[in-house]
Amino acid sequence: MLTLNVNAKSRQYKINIKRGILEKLGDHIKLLYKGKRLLVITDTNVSRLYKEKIDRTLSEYFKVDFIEVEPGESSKSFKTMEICCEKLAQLNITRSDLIVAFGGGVVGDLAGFISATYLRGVDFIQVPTTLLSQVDSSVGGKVAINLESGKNLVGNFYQPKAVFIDPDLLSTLDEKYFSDGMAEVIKYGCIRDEKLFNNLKECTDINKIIEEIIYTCCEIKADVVGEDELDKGIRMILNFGHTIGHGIEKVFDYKKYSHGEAVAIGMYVISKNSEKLGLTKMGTADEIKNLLEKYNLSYELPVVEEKNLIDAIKKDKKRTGEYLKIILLKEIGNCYIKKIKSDEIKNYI
Ligand SMILES: NC(=O)c1ccc[n+]([C@@H]2O[C@H](COP(=O)([O-])OP(=O)(O)OC[C@H]3O[C@@H](n4cnc5c(N)ncnc54)[C@H](O)[C@@H]3O)[C@@H](O)[C@H]2O)c1
Ligand SMILES: O=C(O)C(=O)C[C@@H](O)[C@H](O)[C@H](O)COP(=O)(O)O
Ligand SMILES: [Zn+2]
Repeated sequence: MLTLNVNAKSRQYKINIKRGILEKLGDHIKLLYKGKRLLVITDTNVSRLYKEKIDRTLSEYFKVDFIEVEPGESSKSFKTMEICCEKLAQLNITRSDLIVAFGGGVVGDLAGFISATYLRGVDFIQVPTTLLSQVDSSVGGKVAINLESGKNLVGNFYQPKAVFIDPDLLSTLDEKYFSDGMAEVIKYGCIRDEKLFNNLKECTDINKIIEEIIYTCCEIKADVVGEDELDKGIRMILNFGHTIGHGIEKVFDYKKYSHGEAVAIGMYVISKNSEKLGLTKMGTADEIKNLLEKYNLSYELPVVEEKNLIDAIKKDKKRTGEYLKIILLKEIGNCYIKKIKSDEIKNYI
């Protein structure tokens, strides 16, 4: 088993990475939770594939209930949250029970936000099932739902009690969603780890090194979150590619571009333009482009009304008053935070 510690100010917890860990999840949870009831929040796809397996191991020790939401970004909504919370109430879930977020980033963000707010806080654990959620969203406690006005605009920082990562679950994931996860993996290489970036360039079979990749990404994220849980400083670097990416997701109503696809475009576009402005080493954007292509990700900004995109970008949480903080690369593996007047964002898209 590979383990990492997340030393966030509000809570310290472990990330556990092991092939097949799902089959023994009950044993692991038993060690860190003394209660009797578990409430698993998942989506219908994950449930169809894995409900029997997770139910078997959890039911050895606990009374288990399930709530299934529709798959997809539209479930990160007040509507779905309300339906789930009503079900929690009907099931008499109390503060001493434990919620299990079992799914991709959508389930993790939604179930995490429910955990943070239902009864003003119920403990939860993350059992991520997509590459994106295993390398990124299950760690660090950003939990949220979307508004029509923008991405993740209602949420909290609420750390899980533990994270259990089973890379075997990726065997059933569509290639498209694997690529989404690769966008965030490439992000870590860009902002912090040239060696990771080069490994991704050179490797001929990513599946063979996926555990190591998950570990490396979680290590970077744990390190950053340990330093700045509340996103006031260094944590903003995890948002590389997201200022434009979140804008793209919103402008297309969260329907056309998935999170990973939008972040991929955001990383390339901001780097290409910061090169032109002399703020990034020449050739960096092309390096990103080549890697995105290798992992089946597009990089060109789609045709979009510029004003709509800029309006969406201005909803970024890194905005304060008239200023916006953006993340730029000096070169691969080395990034920095730049404060600009928010209108200047047009120079970067
Ligand atoms: N909180 C954070 O720090 C953070 C970080 C990155 C992304 N996010 C959020 O994560 C979300 C995207 O997450 P995602 O890419 O995991 O998408 P997702 O949760 O929508 O999952 C993608 C698809 O894969 C299916 N799926 C999940 N696990 C599967 C498995 N093992 N086998 C087969 N199918 C499976 C799902 O049903 C869904 O259809 C976005 O909302 C994004 O904003 C949050
Ligand atoms: O954990 C973080 O911090 C991140 O920025 C990770 C991102 O990959 C993730 O998409 C996050 O949800 C974006 O957060 P937001 O604050 O821009 O909504
Ligand atoms: Zn992201």
